[in-house]
Amino acid sequence: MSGRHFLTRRGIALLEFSSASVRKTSPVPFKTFTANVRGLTISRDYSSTSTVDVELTSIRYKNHVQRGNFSTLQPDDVSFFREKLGQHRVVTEQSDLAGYNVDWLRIVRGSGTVVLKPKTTEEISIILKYCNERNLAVCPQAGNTSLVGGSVPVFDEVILSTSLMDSVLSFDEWSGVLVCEPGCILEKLNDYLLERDFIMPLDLGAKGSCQIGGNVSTNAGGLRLLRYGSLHSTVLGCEAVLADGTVLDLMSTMKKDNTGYDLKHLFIGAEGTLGIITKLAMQCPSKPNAINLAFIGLNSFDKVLTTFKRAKSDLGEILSSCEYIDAASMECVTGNLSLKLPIAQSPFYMVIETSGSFGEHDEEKLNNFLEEIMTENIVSDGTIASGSTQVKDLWALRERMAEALLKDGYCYKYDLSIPLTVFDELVQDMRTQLGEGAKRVCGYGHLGDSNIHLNITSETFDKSLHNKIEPFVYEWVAKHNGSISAEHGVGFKKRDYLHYSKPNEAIGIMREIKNLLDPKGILNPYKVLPDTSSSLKL
Ligand SMILES: O=C(O)CC[C@@H](O)C(=O)O
Ligand SMILES: [Zn+2]
Repeated sequence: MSGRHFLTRRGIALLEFSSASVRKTSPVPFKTFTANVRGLTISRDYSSTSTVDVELTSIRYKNHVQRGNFSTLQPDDVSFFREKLGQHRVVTEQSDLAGYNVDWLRIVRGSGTVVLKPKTTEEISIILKYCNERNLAVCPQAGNTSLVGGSVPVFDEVILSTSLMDSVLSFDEWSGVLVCEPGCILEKLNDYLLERDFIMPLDLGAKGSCQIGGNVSTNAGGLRLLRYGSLHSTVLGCEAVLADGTVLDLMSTMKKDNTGYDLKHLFIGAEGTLGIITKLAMQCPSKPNAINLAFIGLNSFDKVLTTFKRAKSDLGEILSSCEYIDAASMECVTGNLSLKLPIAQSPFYMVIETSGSFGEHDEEKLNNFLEEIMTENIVSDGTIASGSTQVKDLWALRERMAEALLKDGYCYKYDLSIPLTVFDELVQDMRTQLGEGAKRVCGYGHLGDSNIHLNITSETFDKSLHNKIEPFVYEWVAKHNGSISAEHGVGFKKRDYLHYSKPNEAIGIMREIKNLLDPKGILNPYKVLPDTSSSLKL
């Protein structure tokens, strides 16, 4: 079969291939189907899944991108990898491959047939040199928590996992400089540092499984950027292996190094398209003696802005996080995860955290602050948490938002930089634009970074809803001189929208840098840079 096909299941038209052949292998409701999309055979077993539509969405994405002119993995390649890494660090079992081929949101699915698990820089260098010569595409993967499909193969790329490179190499208690491998789990690094009275300069909801190499490769922001700065300021040095196997040693552990172009910045946020980070030096802050948290409710977004401004001036240097959550988001996290709201329901909520050296003093400062803004009728209700369990419980209402949203079914995710003053305007405009079409339109995010997370949910992927959201949302952001990706990166899902945030000249220079460092384009192809192979758009 060829041409245009619609497969329906429970009455929903889901699949529209312009050049695909589709075969149903069991009567409706079908259990398995095989599709041939531009020479790529995709087989899916749906016997135990209830998310057939989500899966098909990933294939729909794939239909709009052409496989690069890379070689296909041969048995000899696997033998070479086994010879270098040993039997157990070369994964080829179909059942073991599944988790490496699907992203956290379960939208992008690749069909990689091998996962390599190197333990040293030298092994990565050997692998990349070989893949470059053989013209095999490679998808680097750390904790696989990307929200933009950046860490999974799109086709059959060789998956290179950094998970076994998880050692702390050194920690200097005088300078606070940590040197570690890329596969270290963020939370474990933080626990290691806590024992030495330091912390990681980065904290985010996925800390239990994300790896520092992935954090740096995506320039992850997180919850305390306002206090500790971005990874461009806290990463002091890195070692990276380039596509041809060259090891680039940029491992400064010094804060100051003004010796010309600072090349490490190229790898921070490059999402593995320019090289694979194999070592890192990070500047870590001292552990604060006390953490206090205020959880408050507000009646309008103007009051959210006033409170943020006041928090900065009244709390000063102890302010370590300032987040806002709208009512729709709060309903989602409390409802879907059965979490308890500690205060009365409000149109908006804020989480305000302080980290300082004098517990009592900080608590008093936060108490006075809260009392003042309540007396002035800026805040309608609030509570303060001081003990670590209470602080953790309150943080869960914000940190577990992504998990809660996913429980709605399908989540259209937008991680945007826009001026603070128009945060809620965007959410309202989106609600007007979508009418009754969406299950929820949620706004929350990092006030200190002008970074809103706009999430829209529906039970299943809905093409007409999607078309109402995009390009509307990107045009809205461009009109306000914002960024279409504040902290999640570009990955596979956002690359064709780069022009909304970057001029053509900048994209051209990005391509030249990519060509210089990876002339064959084997490193994480189909990610970050816009697709030039296809005129089809989503
Ligand atoms: O899921 C999201 O939209 C945001 C995820 C993360 O960046 C957060 O701030 O919680
Ligand atoms: Zn975020």
